[in-house]
Amino acid sequence: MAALDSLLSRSSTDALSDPAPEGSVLEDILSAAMRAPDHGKLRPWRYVLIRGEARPKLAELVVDGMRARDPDVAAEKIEKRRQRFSTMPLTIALGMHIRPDDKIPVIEQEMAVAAAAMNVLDALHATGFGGVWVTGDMTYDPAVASALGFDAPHRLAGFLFVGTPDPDRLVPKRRPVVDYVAEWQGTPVRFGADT
Ligand SMILES: Cc1cc2nc3c(=O)[nH]c(=O)nc-3n(C[C@H](O)[C@H](O)[C@H](O)COP(=O)(O)O)c2cc1C
Repeated sequence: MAALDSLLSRSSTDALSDPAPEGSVLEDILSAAMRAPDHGKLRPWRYVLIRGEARPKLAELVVDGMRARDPDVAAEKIEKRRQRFSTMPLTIALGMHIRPDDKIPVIEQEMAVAAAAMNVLDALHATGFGGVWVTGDMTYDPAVASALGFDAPHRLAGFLFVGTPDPDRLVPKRRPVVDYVAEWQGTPVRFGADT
């Protein structure tokens, strides 16, 4: 697929089945992160691969956190979350190695992590795979982050669920970008998206 066609056709999905990328294909996909804009060359992105037998271990950590936050959490909610983390072909935990005292502001470090994650999502699509970036309470649960290797000041930016997308899934249409663009001619702009 031509590069621009690929960028213009990506969409997120959690309707994912086996196979997930592996080996040199996965390495290529993750290498797209190394092309992200990155003020100060801090390379704050980190990726933890959770697959195979490791999946139920992460699922248990995630649901332990749900129960700790809300002892009355509904059993169905627990089971849904457990199933999701146990069955995704591949989960990539998005880590952020944050340097709070660096001259590069933390928000710029976080934006570099986000830019790199976007590159990974685009590379997944370009290679025939798919995914979705999710956060949720588990992303901000220090016990989950610590178990994955991220103690403060390092943190999680979320999880990418990864696999082969359902070819019959509905892909939502996008608004035209013209609604999000304005030409500045000396006075404050207004956007079609906001009217
Ligand atoms: C930082 C971040 C966190 C997100 N967290 C969630 C989430 O927890 N659950 C969810 O359903 N979508 C979440 N999303 C949105 C999806 O990743 C996705 O963008 C959305 O479903 C729209 O699909 P699209 O990427 O095809 O536009 C998040 C997106 C970002 C950038």
